[in-house]
Amino acid sequence: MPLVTRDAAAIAAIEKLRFGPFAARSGNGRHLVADDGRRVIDFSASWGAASLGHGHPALVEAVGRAVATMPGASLLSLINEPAVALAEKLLSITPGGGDRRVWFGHSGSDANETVVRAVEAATGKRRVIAFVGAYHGGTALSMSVSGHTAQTHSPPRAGLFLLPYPDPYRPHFPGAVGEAALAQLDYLLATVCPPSDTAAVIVEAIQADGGLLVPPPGFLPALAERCRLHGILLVCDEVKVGLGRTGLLHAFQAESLTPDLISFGKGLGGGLPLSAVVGPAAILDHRTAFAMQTLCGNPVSCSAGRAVLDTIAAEGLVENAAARGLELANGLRRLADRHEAIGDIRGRGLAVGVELVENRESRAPAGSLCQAVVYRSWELGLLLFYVGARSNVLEITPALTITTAEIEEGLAVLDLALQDASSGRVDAAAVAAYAGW
Ligand SMILES: Cc1ncc(COP(=O)(O)O)c(/C=N/[C@@H]2CCCCNC2=O)c1O
Repeated sequence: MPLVTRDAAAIAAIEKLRFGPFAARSGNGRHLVADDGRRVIDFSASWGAASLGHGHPALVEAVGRAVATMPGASLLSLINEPAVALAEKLLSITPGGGDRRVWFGHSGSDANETVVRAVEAATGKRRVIAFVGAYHGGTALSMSVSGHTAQTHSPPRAGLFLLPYPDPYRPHFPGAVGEAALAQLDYLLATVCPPSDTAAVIVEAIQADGGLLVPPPGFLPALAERCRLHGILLVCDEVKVGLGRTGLLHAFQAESLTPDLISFGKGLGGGLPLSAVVGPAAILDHRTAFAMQTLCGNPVSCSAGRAVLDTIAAEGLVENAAARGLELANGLRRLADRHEAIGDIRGRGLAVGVELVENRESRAPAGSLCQAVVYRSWELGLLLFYVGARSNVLEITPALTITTAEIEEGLAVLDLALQDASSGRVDAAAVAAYAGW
């Protein structure tokens, strides 16, 4: 029986974000073998989590060794060296002064949940500022400080204020997008969100699920400066765009700022469940037994994380992301010469968004076309998904190990998918069967 059929009968719909009958039997490098045996180039890396691709030898060896020796399965009450070594590594590669600590979890959601709980508990402040369009997680608290349009089923938490994230392609308000957002922040801080009761601002250096939005130069440093002036902690959510993906080790390094706390996830584990928070001891040591999950800091996931960081360094994957990202952007611009539906190409390194529009003057979002492109791409041998407040932004976040040839391979398939989708040669009813987001 096909995997798609078995999935429908066994897996809960509440955890499905499906764009088509996409099912894989195996993976190797940057390719997947679909359930029907087809070879598919993976431009998603499972929403950026498979940072080393599939089956990287370094990961296989590290995880195999760790699971065979297992110094326990939890850091909560038994110290293990892989967790301590990974924490030491994370402290050494993240900017920040003073006495700092590392918390380990399993997902970007629990990392951001822990950040919010810890900054509020340690400072005694009750308010948090985040941005419309941000996806900080799928757990109750991480969701409640998110601003993604796909999460309106869950109300925001008390004390949350959402600002517009600067989107140069779609300005929300008159004037320069960065200044408009900062003016709204100033107004909030001067009125209903007093700094004396505001624990943190949480922000992505590139807003990923909101549509790979890249803020204008100067916005993030200006935001950081306001946080500093007002004594508000600055949290950078690096879960999707961190750890080399943008062609820098940290996405926030594109501008001169040093966050107070940083959350990591997805690519940190290379496909294994692993997240981390790096921040001041004053916050992360404020008490014991505060943010615990049994498998936090388990040696297998932490060994995977160490192998990921070591491989990123040993194979020059930050530099590869920068170089391949330029090739990807140039290739997409060539596609834009042939496809009017491509309204905007943006991002950094291997964190790239392609916004599809009905026409370039109106910039009306082309959500249906985007869904059809993703569906057709799979049929033709390319896996990618879409994001954005209007579900019209193709997200390209391949493994950091991707090669020039594989970039070209994926772009060639995307070209055909755009042609077919734009010409109405995709079965609309088949696409409509998948809700996407
Ligand atoms: C910037 C950022 N921060 C935190 C998260 C939550 O990470 P987890 O899904 O590992 O809990 C995410 C997760 N993003 C979603 C995961 C659900 C499917 C949609 N695509 C994503 O990348 C994220 O992008």
